[in-house]
Amino acid sequence: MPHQVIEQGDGLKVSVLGAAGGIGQSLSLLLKTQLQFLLRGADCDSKRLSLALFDVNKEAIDGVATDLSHIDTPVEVSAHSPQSGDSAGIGSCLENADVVIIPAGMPRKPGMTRDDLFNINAKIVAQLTDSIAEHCDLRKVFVLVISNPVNALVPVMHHRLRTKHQGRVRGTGIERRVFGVTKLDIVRASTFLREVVNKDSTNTMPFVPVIGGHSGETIIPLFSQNELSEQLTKEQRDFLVNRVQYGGDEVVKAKNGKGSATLSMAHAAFKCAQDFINVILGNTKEINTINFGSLLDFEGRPIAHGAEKLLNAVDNCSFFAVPMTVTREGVQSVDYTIVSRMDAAEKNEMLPLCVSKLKKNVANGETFAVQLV
Ligand SMILES: NC(=O)C1=CN([C@@H]2O[C@H](COP(=O)(O)OP(=O)(O)OC[C@H]3O[C@@H](n4cnc5c(N)ncnc54)[C@H](O)[C@@H]3O)[C@@H](O)[C@H]2O)C=CC1
Ligand SMILES: O=C([O-])CC(=O)C(=O)O
Repeated sequence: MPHQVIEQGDGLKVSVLGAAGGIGQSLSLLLKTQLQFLLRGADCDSKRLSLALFDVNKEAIDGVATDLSHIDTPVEVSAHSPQSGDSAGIGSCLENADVVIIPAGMPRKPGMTRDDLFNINAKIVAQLTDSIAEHCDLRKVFVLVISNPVNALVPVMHHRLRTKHQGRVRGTGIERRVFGVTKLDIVRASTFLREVVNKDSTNTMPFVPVIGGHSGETIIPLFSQNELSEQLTKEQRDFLVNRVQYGGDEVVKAKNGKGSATLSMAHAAFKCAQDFINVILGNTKEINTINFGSLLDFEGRPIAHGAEKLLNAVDNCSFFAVPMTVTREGVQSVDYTIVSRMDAAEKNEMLPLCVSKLKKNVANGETFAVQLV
């Protein structure tokens, strides 16, 4: 495993691409109000915190950034758009970023699947990938992709970095720091489980790992891993699995043409980003987190400890959301034992279905990335 020591900088910069949208605005609000609470000890006074907001909609992003900048926290806010010229374009948004979060792209309308978003959002993500390759320090940045379909767009980014930008990415280990955000599935699984069992007896939220991908049957909520699910009947358990797998549709339907999940997603993305920020700030040496990422590095070797065994268990599906240990350098190990801890239905029914669908999504992403110049 290549090892590089990344020096801690004198500040923390988070860049949000697509920050004027439904998720982007709510997420930026959470970052603006909460970032300083992640500082510890001497860092509280010495570290500079900045939030760089980019969107293709200049008017909207200027308004959002000005509005946020009035909030009484020490987080500096800047607005960036293609129309703002080089001094406030995407380059200055991404320059020296520690974390780049991407909610740029079209959301679903009723009747659409996430795959229907692929053509338009893949072009957006490919374009943003080029900007990241050009402007970010690829030896340190973490990239978190929210835009849908996550299952295919993370492979698009991975493939484009590996092929179009091979000169820049070589030796940086960036592939160990590019992830799709599937945290909302975990947030939903906990919420929905608590609604069914013991709701009134505790305020503690149950934790349910969710692995696989982020769309329908590629989402595998592992209720077997939470002891509360012993209280569930088979019907209740099947209902919960389906509700997590199609939680996105529930919101799309309720919003009735006005988009998909934004507030719950912003919450989930903030929770996800917070883990990475804790590692970047040195509050902890490593985090245990579940993200959608590549199991192979740019040379085609298993990306981290445990990846080879996981690849064997998932029919060589090269991208998978799985519990992983991440340090400042990126993913260090993936927990392949999660598969052996599944119960019979999860392992024999849900996993094969997930893997066959996920492999098609990944292949779509890679085919698109090959065709796009
Ligand atoms: N990973 C997940 O769990 C979830 C993912 N999503 C996805 O997140 C994406 C965003 O959703 P919303 O915020 O609701 O959409 P939205 O339409 O409210 O916001 C999208 C923003 O992206 C901007 N944008 C478009 N092209 C851009 C580009 N090339 N560069 C920068 N900005 C660009 C738009 O101007 C807009 O402000 C959708 O693809 C949606 O499906 C939504 C919920 C959950
Ligand atoms: O369903 C959608 O289109 C948005 C999404 O990914 C989710 O809410 O999980």
